[in-house]
Amino acid sequence: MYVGRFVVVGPGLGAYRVSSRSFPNRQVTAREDALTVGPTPDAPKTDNPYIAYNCIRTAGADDDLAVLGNGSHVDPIAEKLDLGYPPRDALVTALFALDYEKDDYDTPRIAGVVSDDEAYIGTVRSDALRVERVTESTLVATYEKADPEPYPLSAATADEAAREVYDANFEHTVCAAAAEVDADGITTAYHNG
Ligand SMILES: NC(=O)c1ncn([C@@H]2O[C@H](COP(=O)(O)O)[C@@H](O)[C@H]2O)c1NC=O
Repeated sequence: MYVGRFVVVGPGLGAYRVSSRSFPNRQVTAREDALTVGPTPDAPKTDNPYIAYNCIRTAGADDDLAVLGNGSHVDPIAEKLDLGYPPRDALVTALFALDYEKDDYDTPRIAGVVSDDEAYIGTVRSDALRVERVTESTLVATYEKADPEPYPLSAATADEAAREVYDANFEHTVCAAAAEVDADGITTAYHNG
């Protein structure tokens, strides 16, 4: 099954995978306070505005929240959290403002916010805006699995989670990233295959 990009979040652990039919030549790279998805050096040139972005950012006044998502909305979600917005409100505000992607597929924007003991998941599609708190590990994808559904992870660490979603049985895997949040802060990891 091809589900496109997907986010998995639960209290303390979140992961994100890029699956892509159209732009497979991409990778995750680490920057200060962010993991970024972008083209590999040998990727064909494109003017598609939706394929390079921060997919994970550290946020919150105490840098104790991780934001995950499939596009440029990750940045305003993180900025609202930095201002003290509750996760639900930061997700609703940014997803509603940017709305679904204006591409050939009306691709949804998906996102999650993870703290050490809570998680929120959200999606904005052409027909809906959904944001909810989840108590168990939950997945939302751009295609086919466009409503949040339970998705248990075996992983306990960011490293394991990035590897686990990279290996998940959905087509066209490209790269993956993850964030673990505990009382000591946030640990991120990525896997480019
Ligand atoms: N976030 C991403 O990595 C991403 N990759 C591709 N897209 C969008 O989704 C469209 C379909 O891409 P694909 O055939 O790879 O699933 C692309 O034309 C692009 O507009 C993306 N936008 C949202 O998921």
